[in-house]
Amino acid sequence: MLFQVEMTVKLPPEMPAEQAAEIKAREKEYAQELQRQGKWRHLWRVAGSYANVSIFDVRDNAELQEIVAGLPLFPWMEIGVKPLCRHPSSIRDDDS
Ligand SMILES: O=C(O)C[C@H]1C=CC(=O)O1
Repeated sequence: MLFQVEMTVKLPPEMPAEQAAEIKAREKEYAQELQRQGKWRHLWRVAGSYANVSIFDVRDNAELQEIVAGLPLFPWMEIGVKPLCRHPSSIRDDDS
């Protein structure tokens, strides 16, 4: 199942820089492993903001929830999820 997920990161300004850097490093490792597994299919920065638009390809809603809740930045994110399905006019056959 494909989902569009929008994540906006809102770290508190008072968070020490070292703590923020450590969380971001763990987030990067987590995100890159999920990309290697093919579950995090697209990861795009929203220009001009600390936010991304991502496409996830997961088994079901429960797997998406598990992945998103496991994001090291999850406690400091606003997240929006939209389920996707194939567009009848799409010419691509690999966007199941
Ligand atoms: O930077 C972000 O958009 C937040 C998050 C998503 C992937 C990652 O490495 O960090």
